[in-house]
Amino acid sequence: MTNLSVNLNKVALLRNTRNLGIPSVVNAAQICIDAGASGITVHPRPDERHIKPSDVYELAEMLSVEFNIEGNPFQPPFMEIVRQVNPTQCTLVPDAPNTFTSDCGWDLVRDREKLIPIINELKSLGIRVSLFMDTDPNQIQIAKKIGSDRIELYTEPYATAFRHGNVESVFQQYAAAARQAQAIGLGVNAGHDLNLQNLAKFCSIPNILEVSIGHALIADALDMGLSTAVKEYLKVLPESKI
Ligand SMILES: CC(=O)[C@@H](O)[C@H](O)COP(=O)(O)O
Ligand SMILES: NCC(=O)COP(=O)(O)O
Repeated sequence: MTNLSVNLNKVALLRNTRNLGIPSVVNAAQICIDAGASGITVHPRPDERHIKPSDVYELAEMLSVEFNIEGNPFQPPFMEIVRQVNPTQCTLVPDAPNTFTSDCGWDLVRDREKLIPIINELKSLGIRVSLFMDTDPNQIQIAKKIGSDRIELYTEPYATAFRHGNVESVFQQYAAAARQAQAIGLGVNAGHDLNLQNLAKFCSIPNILEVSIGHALIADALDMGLSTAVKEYLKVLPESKI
């Protein structure tokens, strides 16, 4: 089964607009877990626009499923949080501090040397390492060489092409990237702008291990409730072949 990791950034975003503590990130996580989610994802950004360090620590205390923390390891306090929490997985993302949202994968030709000690430290802590990547085959090759366990394919270009009705050629790029990654021993995750409409096609790519979904799922939850939304996404996900 391709695992669903629910990203709770947008629950925290709404919570932060009043000093009332609602909606609760921890309560939302429990609802997602009770509905069948295999993981929870958070992206504590330096400006704390949504997920705050305190959210990460509170989630770490209660989670009974995989915990995926995303972020740029060169922007404090990301690595400090990770060292304290020791999550299941870290997804390293090359975001600038003030980016509107995550908008590209790593340039490993440029950043490989500075990422190697980070990857080595995370793996020494027993944390699975995933690198947020575009579909470039040369970049994916380097991800393996520098010791990453997985890649997360950045799926916004796929989602945009899907929305515009001309997805096939873009989809084939993702399928080829996944095949290449799997052939060299990288696990393949995926995320960004996945939703109930575009997920089934994307997950027709064999052996996508995990999709992390937040924005669209939380938007769907406003219509149908969080538990139902999680169950609807789970209905779409295929049985993994491995
Ligand atoms: C890395 C990625 O694509 C998303 O997980 C990211 O967390 C989205 O960040 P925002 O929720 O801040 O847009
Ligand atoms: N890594 C992708 C993620 O966690 C959620 O992205 P989105 O569904 O909020 O676009």
